[in-house]
Parts: sequence; C-alpha cells; structure tokens
Amino acid sequence: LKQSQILIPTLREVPADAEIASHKLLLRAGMARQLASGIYTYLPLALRTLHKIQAIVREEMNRAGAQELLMPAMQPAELWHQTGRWDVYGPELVRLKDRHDRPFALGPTHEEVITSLVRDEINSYKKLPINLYQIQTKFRDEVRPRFGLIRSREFIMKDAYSFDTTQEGLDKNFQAMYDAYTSIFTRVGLHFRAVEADAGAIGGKGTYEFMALCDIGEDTIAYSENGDYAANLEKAEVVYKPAEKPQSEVPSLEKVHTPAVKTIEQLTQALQIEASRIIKSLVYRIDEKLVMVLVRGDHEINEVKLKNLFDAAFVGLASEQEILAAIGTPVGFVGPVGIDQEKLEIVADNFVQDVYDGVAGANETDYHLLHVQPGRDFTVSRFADLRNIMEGDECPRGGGVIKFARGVEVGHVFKLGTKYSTAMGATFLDENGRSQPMIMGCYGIGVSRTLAAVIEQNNDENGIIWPVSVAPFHVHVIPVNAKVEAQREASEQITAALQAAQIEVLYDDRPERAGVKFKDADLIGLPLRITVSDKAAEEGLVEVRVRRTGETHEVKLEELVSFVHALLGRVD
Ligand SMILES: O=C(C[C@@H]1CCCCN1)Cn1cnc2cc(Cl)c(F)cc2c1=O
Ligand SMILES: [Mg+2]
Repeated sequence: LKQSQILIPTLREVPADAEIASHKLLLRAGMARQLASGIYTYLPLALRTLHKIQAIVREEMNRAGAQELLMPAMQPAELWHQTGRWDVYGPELVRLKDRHDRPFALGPTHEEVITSLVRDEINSYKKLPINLYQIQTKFRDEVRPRFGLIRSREFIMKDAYSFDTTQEGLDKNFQAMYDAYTSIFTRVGLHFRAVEADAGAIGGKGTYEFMALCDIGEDTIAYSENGDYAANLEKAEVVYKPAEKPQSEVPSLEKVHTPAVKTIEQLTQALQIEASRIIKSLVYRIDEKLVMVLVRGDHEINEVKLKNLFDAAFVGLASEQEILAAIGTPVGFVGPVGIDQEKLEIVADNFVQDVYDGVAGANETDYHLLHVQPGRDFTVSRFADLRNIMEGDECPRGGGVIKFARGVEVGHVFKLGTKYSTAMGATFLDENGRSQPMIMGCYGIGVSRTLAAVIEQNNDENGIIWPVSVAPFHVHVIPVNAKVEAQREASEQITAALQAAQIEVLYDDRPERAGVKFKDADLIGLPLRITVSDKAAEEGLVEVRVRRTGETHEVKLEELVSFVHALLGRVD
C-alpha cells in the first residue's frame, strides 16, 4: 500500500493526558484518535492489527470447538431483571430507553443474552455441550477511563460461553479455553502469565486471569520463585502457621496518652515499637452491617478476601460518622478491647492471634492501649486469611518465596456453574428425561486491550516495535529521495515483488525528506525497513534494517524476497 494514500496522521507531540507508552504511541503513530473520554476511533493501521489479533483468536477458538455468532449490543432490561443484575450494577451499566420508552442496556457482557438464546433453542442433552463466542464492542461507563485502550468505555471483547450437562464437561471446556488462550497470547507475542483470580460479582469458582506483564498494569501478581504459582493479589492465599507463644507474662493493660497520633507510622514513632506489634483496627460496612476488622500493623487488609468471607455484595470502609455512632470514637483510636460483639462483630486476620504484648486503639480520643493480649483482652468471632500476601512471604504451594509483578488483565476464564442457567431457566432433559440446569463457563479476551498491551511490551524511545504476527504491515519500503525516478521505480518493483510473495508492504511514496520518513517508520514500528538509495539502480543493492535490533544488511535485489522471508521468521 502507498503511504500517501492511507490515513496515518503521525504526531511529534502527544496530549499531556496520555501517560503511558501505549497510549502515547497509539496517538503519535496515527493509530487511534479519542472521540470522547474513553471512546476511540481505530484508524486504518490499528484496524489492520486488530484484524490480525481477531484472526488468531478465531483460529484458536474454532480449533477448540467453539462456534462464532454475533449478539446485539442492545439488551432488554427484562433479561437483567431475570438474573437480578439490573439493580446490582450502578452507573457503569449504560442504560437507555427505546422510542417506546422501554429500558435497555448497552451490553457490558452477554451472560443474560446468550443464556436466553440457549434456553430457547436447546433443551436436550443430545445437543450439548456447546461453546458459543462472539467478537463485539462492549460498553462499560468506567468512572475514570485512562491509559487509552487499556481502560476505555467502549472496547472490543471476544466473549465465549460454554454449556455442559456435567461438571466434567465444564472442566473439559474450561481446559480447552485455557489452552486456547495460552496459544492466542503466545502467537500474539505477549509476555503473559495465567494467574489464579477471584471470581468477583460474576460468581462461580475456579477462575484464571491472563495477565500481560507490564509495569503500568493495575493488577498485582504474586508469583513464586520456582514459577509454578501465580495469583492475582486479590486472591493469593497467605500461609499461616501459629507462632509459639513467649512464656513471660504480659503486664496488664495500660492506657497511654497519644495525642493526635493516628497512623501506624506515627504510632511506631511515638511508642518506639515495631508495626508488627500494633493491632490495626478498621471498621467496614459489609452489606448492611458494620464489622471491625483487625490486621497486624505491618499488613494490609485484602477487601476481596473480606468480601468472600461474608459472601457480601458490598464491602467498604465505614464513614467517620458511622464509626462515631457505633463506637463513639474517631477512626484513629478504635480498637477491639471493650467492644460488645453483640453490637459490633470483630473479625481478624490469622496473624493477629500471635501479636504479643501489642498496642491497639483505646476507643477513646487521643488514647491507645499497651500490653494488649489477644484472647486475654479481647476475642474475635473469626480468624481468617484476610490480608494481602507480601513479597518475601512463603508460597502457599511450597514454591519458595513470593515475588510481585504488575500486569494488565487481557483474558479471564470462569467456571460459572448454574448461576445463570437456574436464574433464567436454561435447562436440558437428561437421559432419564429429567430437567437439569445447564452447567456454564464464560471466557473473555480484551481484544482492543491486547492491542495496547502488545504496544506496551514492544516499544522503545523511537516508537512501536511490532511482533511480525500482528504488525499492520511486514515491511516498510522507503526511497531516500522520492524525487529520483530510479529510486521510485526500484521501490515500486521491490514492493510488487514482495507483495507477490504474500509479504505485506507499506511503501512510503510521500514527497518528504528522508529524515521525516525514517522517523515515521521508527514510530509506526514495522518489523523490517528497506531503504532504497541510488545504490539500488547503480549496484543492485538495498539496505534491510530490523526495527527491533537495529541490525542492517546490504542485500542484492535478486535475493531480496527470500532474504526478507527468512528474516521475518527470526526477528521477534
Ligand atoms: O464480564 C464479566 C464476566 C465475564 C468476563 C468474560 C466474558 C463474559 N463475562 C464480569 N463483569 C465485569 N464487568 C461488568 C460491568 C457491568 Cl456494567 C456489568 F453490567 C456486568 C459486568 C460483568 O459481568
Ligand atoms: Mg480482574
């Protein structure tokens, strides 16, 4: 294709609000333009790459036995009432009224739609299992869209839904999807890890997130040194072994005046103690009730684990007012000692039970308590794994020591079970003619997010460095001086010869100075660049340059096609 005829509006500068590499480069390389906050146009170069990613997704999904369909974006509210989700989601769910004033949602996901379709079209075990997928634009009105295509309000997702008659069938489909995702992200060229994840509001158990490893990722991954354990921090289990109690007696409680000492940091300074001896007490609202949650001063509460402990729909810190009403003390001085658990339940992370001669809020403004002994001075309704795992903790699978990495979630596979099929009456008649709910799984890939993640992992100070498998084109052909007829002719012949060999060429035929064309080529980041100078006509030689490594080769014209073919096979 001739670059003068394809819309690639490259930029030297980017808007200040583009913080991360992929967001900057999508704009600078002329691949995307923002229409509104979190809403983007994919320009021709981006669309070519999106099509390649989607082609890889389709190949692997079809190979795994899934079949493609395409569902509507407009979803009747009625379906969301059947599953009770219309009232679960807030402003993130884009809602609208049609001309008859009937309520609809713009689909953020399609469990309701696909389950209603399968309910109406399949009712015999003979027609199961089935795995249906689509590649479609999703709508989620994120409160803070950011990072370009990484967190947008309209995005392209591949979402698949499997329906089985048995748990074993679901396990088989789940594994097939897990393997397909591994192939997809490998072929796309991403460095990724499948991590154990929390099922969240969607429910079900046994869910993995596929994380593209990159420092701007919002998710924290806890993984073991020997590499076989990896989990989203939300989920990572913490190994707890009871510590043996020191023998010496702990003196009786002592109140200490700690004026305006509220944070753990201030407390360790004021009392000259380790944070691990502080019992941090936080009051949470968990659905309709308040709960005091205790964790050691050097640990962090994991709100997903807390939510799962109570199987709650909502978990959040109680407000200052709620705490004053419940305990009569401001938030920096609350503690477990003297709390009536009939009024305020107390739960604690496992490690709190080994705090020895500890410090806690005295439930009195500007006062803390010294020599606090769990069991002697307070009891809790439950000890549980409620804290975030930390780097250096022991791997729960015996894999050595835990380390952290950051990642962007590009895929998510869930075992849903019968949550949706029961809610919507998607049942099948089994061999004995008995009606059973179908057993479901659901599987998502963020296609537009994958595009951004590939750029995030493949760039340098000059621009993008495309893996061959998803590059918008394979080769950039650039005449040094477009005014020289011989260079134009050679460039066109080279372009034709390469295209005849199924190599995709972007021929920069623009009347620009060489420097501008080379800068744009580095920005756009095709895997190879062929520079055509007077040497082409005079000596039959052109320069081939590898974008990723900068290596260059002088190649004879007659060997060019086979040389380029071979090079494309080894430049990633
Ligand atoms: O989407 C899933 C689960 C899987 C992921 C893979 C493909 C199929 N769905 C979870 N989820 C995330 N954000 C949502 C946002 C809104 Cl506004 C909503 F109404 C529903 C959901 C929602 O259900
Ligand atoms: Mg997640």
